[in-house]
Amino acid sequence: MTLMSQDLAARREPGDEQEPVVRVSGLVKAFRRADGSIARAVDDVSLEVRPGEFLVLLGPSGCGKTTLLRIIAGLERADAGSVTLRGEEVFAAQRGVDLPPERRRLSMIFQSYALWPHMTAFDNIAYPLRNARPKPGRADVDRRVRAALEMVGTPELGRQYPNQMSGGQQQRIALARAIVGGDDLVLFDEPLSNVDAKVREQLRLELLSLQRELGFAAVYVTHDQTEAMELAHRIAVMGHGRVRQLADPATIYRRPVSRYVANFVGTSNELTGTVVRHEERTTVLRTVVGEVAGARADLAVGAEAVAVFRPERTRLVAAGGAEENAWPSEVTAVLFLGAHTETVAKAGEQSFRLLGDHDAAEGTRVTVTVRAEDVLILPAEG
Ligand SMILES: Nc1ncnc2c1ncn2[C@@H]1O[C@H](COP(=O)(O)OP(=O)(O)OP(=O)(O)O)[C@@H](O)[C@H]1O
Repeated sequence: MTLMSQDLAARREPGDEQEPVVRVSGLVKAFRRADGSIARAVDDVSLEVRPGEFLVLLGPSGCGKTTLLRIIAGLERADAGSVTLRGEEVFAAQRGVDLPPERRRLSMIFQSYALWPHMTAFDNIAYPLRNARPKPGRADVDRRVRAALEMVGTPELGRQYPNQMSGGQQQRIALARAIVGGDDLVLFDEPLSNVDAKVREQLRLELLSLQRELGFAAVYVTHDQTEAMELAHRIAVMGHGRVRQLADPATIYRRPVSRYVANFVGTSNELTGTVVRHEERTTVLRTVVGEVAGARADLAVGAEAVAVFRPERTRLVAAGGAEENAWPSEVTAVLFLGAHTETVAKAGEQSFRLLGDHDAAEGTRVTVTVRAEDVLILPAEG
């Protein structure tokens, strides 16, 4: 483990006393749509980003992630709430505080990096320095641009134009431009959304290692859950302007707090029903396929609920091979996906998806099962 990653691990401990780089509190932003209706793009959002942390804002189109990012940057003015950067309040709706973007000591990387096509890599990186007030001297600009090129590992690219560089090199130049001023906070607005899947994967890995190495804090907007899982120390899953869950990727995946989060991150099997009883360690629902036992949940008997479980935790057994959660089904599809196979089985109208090698051909009668501890029982709504 490098010093940097040790630091990061330490930072992720709860009870961390370090001053956050970003603290937003009670942010609200409403827009009036063309038809006169009001869209609450950001609806009472509070969160923090710690030094060196990679925070991803994840959610479907229109959930407010870009608006939140732009409020942090100072490109959008919130109706209520405050933004504090490194302990300094840069925006406070009530008190009329609103520092312009250039005084917030952060940089933003947009879709496709937005490098100036008519400028060399060197001039692209020098751009924010040459436009800074006070403007640094020529020798100073030269030294800092070279240092930034060195830092992102491309000292030889100074004289290249963007169209003479690979996607990975462009990303490095965009990052060099973002950090050249010494900012410890970089905001990303879907920088990889216009890149094809294969290259995107590569660029993601590079971005990950550069961010961990250079140690700046990042707030990164995406609607791509794979991207979020791979890059983030923590993910804020957003829906309708609100943060629905904020946690590390494993917790988001294994312990989603709501049906919304469970469905947005990864795929799930779902059985809706009514809570019929609680046992020592389980909660039991009545559903169309019979009783379903899941990890004990704090829900009233009679409440509408949903049992959620992941395809990789769902298994096939011989008839009579499971004591609980055993549903006689028929295999309706076997999809070969390369690294793994997905099997779809149906019990009446209810479909189950299973990941892994199950070795059951289409049309086979099987029993689908899942352990109660691998089943989350969540409220039906939300
Ligand atoms: N300038 C604006 N005028 C009116 N409505 C706006 C404006 N900007 C955003 N909105 C609305 O606010 C909501 C949130 O938009 P935002 O761009 O923040 O979402 P997003 O999650 O970033 O979506 P996407 O991934 O599609 O960019 C949407 O309903 C959008 O239509």
